Amino acid sequence: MDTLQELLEWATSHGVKLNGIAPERIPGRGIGVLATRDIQADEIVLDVPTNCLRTLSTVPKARLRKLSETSISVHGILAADLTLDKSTKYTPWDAIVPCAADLVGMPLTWPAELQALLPPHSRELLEKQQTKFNRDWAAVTTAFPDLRADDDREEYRHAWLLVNSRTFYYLNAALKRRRGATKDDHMALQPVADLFNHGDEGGCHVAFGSDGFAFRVTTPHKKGDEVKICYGRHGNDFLLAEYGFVMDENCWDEALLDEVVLERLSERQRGRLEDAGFLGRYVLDRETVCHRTQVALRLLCCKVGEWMRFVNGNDDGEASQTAVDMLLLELLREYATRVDNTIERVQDLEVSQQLQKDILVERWRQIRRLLDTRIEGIERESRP
Ligand SMILES: C[S@@+](CC[C@H](N)C(=O)[O-])C[C@H]1O[C@@H](n2cnc3c(N)ncnc32)[C@H](O)[C@@H]1O
Repeated sequence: MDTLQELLEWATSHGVKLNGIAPERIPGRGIGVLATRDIQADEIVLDVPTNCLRTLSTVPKARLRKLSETSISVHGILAADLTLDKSTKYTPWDAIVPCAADLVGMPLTWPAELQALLPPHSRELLEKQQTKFNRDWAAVTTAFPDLRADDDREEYRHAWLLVNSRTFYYLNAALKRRRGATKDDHMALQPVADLFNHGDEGGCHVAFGSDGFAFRVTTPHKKGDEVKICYGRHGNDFLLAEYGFVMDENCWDEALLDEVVLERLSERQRGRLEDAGFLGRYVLDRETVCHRTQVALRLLCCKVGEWMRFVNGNDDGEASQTAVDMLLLELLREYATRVDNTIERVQDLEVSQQLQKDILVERWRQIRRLLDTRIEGIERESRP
C-alpha cells in the first residue's frame, strides 16, 4: 500500500477526520493537501484529536526525566524523542516525513561558505538556530552519552529540523508545569495536519481547543486546489531560514537595509538613533521603506533640531523629504549592485549543492526586485 494511504488509515483509526481533502505529492513542495471536491468557505476540513498529537506528554517518562535534568528546550526534547524512539507506534508517520535529501533547502544543513552569503535577516535567524541547536545537542549527549558519533548528530539535526518546520502552537498541563517554558516551547507535532503547505494569505483557520485542532477553510476551494495554511506573516528571509523555501508571490516579503544605512552613520549618529530607539531594523517592503528608515536617513539630511522635531512628531518631515528620497535612491542602487555581486559569488561557489545555490540565488533575486520596485518608484515620483 502507498505510504500516504497507510498514514491516512493509521490517522483515521486514531480519530483524525478528513473532510474533502487528501494529501498528495506536489512537485517542488513535497507533500501537500488537495481538495478532493469543491469546498465551501467555513467548512471544517480536518479534525485532529488531542490523543493523536506528539507532545511533551507523549515522551516516555524515563526519557523525559533524563532530558529534563539538562537545559534542553522543548524543541530539543521532541527532536530527541523522534531520534530515540524505536517503537512502531508512529511508523506510518515516520514513512512520509521528509528524508535528509528533502531538507537540503534548510540553511542549517548548508556549508558555512554558503551560509555566509545569506541575506542578513536569514543569517541572523540561522545564528540563533545554530546556538539553540548546539545547546540542545550538548544536552542530549549529556543525558545520553552513547549518542556522540557524527552520524548521531546528523540524525538528531534531521529530527530537530523536522520539529522546527512542522509543529503547531499547543498548551497543556505538562507545558504549564515546565519551569521557564516560553511561548516558543508550546509545540506539538500533528500527523496529517503537518502536511499543509504554507500560503501567505487565506487558506485555513486553525483553532485549538481541549479536544484537539480543527482546520476550517476561510475561502471556497475548487476540487483539485491546494488547501494551505498560513504559518505566519513571514517574509522570505524568515521562510528560508526556518522552513527552507521561498515564494515568488509573498505579500509579506521585505528586505533589511541595515547594511547600507548603518555604514553611512557616524558613531555619534548611531548613538543618537540608539537613544531614540531607532537604531537598526530598516525595512523595505513591497511598497516602501519603514518609518525607522525615514528617521535614520533624515539624521543624515537634516540639522539635529529638525530631526528631533520629526522624531517627536512635531515636524511632518515634508521639508526634508526630497533629500531623504534622493539619499534612499542612492542607497538602494548601491545595495542593488551588492546584491548582483552576491549572486555571482553564490553561483561561483563550488562547495554546495546546486539546489541550495538555486534557492539562495532566487532569494537574492527577490530582494533585487524589491529594490528595483522602490528605485523605479522614487525615479518616477521625482520626475518634474
Ligand atoms: C509543515 S511541512 C508541510 C508538508 C511538507 N511539504 C512535506 O512534504 O512534508 C513544511 C515544509 O513544507 C515545505 N513547504 C511548505 N509550504 C511551501 C510552499 N509554499 N512552497 C514550497 N515548499 C513549501 C517546506 O519544505 C517546509 O519546510
